[in-house]
Amino acid sequence: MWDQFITWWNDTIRDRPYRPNTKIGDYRILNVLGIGSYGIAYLAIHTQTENHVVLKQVKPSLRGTPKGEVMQAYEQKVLSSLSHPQIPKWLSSFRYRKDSFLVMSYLEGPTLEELLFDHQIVVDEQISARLMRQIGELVAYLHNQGLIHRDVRIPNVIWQNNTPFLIDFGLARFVGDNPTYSADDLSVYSSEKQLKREVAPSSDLYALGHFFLFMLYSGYTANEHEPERSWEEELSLTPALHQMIRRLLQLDPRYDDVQEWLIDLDSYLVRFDQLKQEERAEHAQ
Ligand SMILES: Nc1ncnc2c1ncn2[C@@H]1O[C@H](COP(=O)(O)OP(=O)(O)OP(=O)(O)O)[C@@H](O)[C@H]1O
Repeated sequence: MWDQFITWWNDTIRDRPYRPNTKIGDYRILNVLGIGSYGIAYLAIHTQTENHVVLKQVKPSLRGTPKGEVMQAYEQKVLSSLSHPQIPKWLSSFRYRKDSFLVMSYLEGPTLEELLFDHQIVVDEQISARLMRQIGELVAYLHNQGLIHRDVRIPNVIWQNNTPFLIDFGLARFVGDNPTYSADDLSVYSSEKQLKREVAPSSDLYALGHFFLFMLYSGYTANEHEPERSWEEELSLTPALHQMIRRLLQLDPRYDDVQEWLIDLDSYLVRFDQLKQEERAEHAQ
């Protein structure tokens, strides 16, 4: 009962976000973007330049705990070490009264989750594969910096001008860094979550397998009268793509690294284009 009261108190009173139009230092809050595990993310405007930014505030209930400023400082370390046009830039960090804020560039546009579920866009196998290639290149860039994202999911990819932008580096970790807090101890997790959270390229590759399936399922309509089946039964994929997803999901020998997967993806795409050309030539005869 006491625990329930504390949760209610934290959620509704202590962690209540700042209201729109509140001035925080050089910024004015426009709206809340979301409340994550350690922080509250706001869309805000820099009052002098009028640039839109994301402000990430440590939840007041987590101030001074290992899940609060420590995680925020780590996210700052991660973002400030990256320099890529499709990844948010760390702009500054500051304190306002008792609150700690991180400022990053705002990337505008719908997430792939919104496009697939709210706008119900349908992408075929080939478009999915081309899109996955673009996302794979972003992940390869991170891995080259020694960084594992650990949360590559459709809500964390913004889609704008036919280009994916990767956000949410709250769980990202450099290979070899010490854990920032106790939940980094993977032994407490289920084996599936361990696969997702391992600080190794395999965890992002595993997440990319699930990501791929979300794209491919966009064209699938379930039959209400039939029981749910596995993705291998429900989706009619070309054998090469089927095999690739099995390897990403570690059901078959996994890829050593993202480069190996990208090479496989490229040969799949080349083969796909050849088949299409052959089909067109046949129709033309
Ligand atoms: N740089 C950014 N540009 C645009 N939108 C962003 C940016 N960073 C975060 N967002 C949006 O703000 C929301 C909240 O961001 P946050 O980083 O707190 O992620 P979260 O997924 O909600 O939390 P967590 O990963 O801690 O569980 C996200 O859903 C995302 O849509």
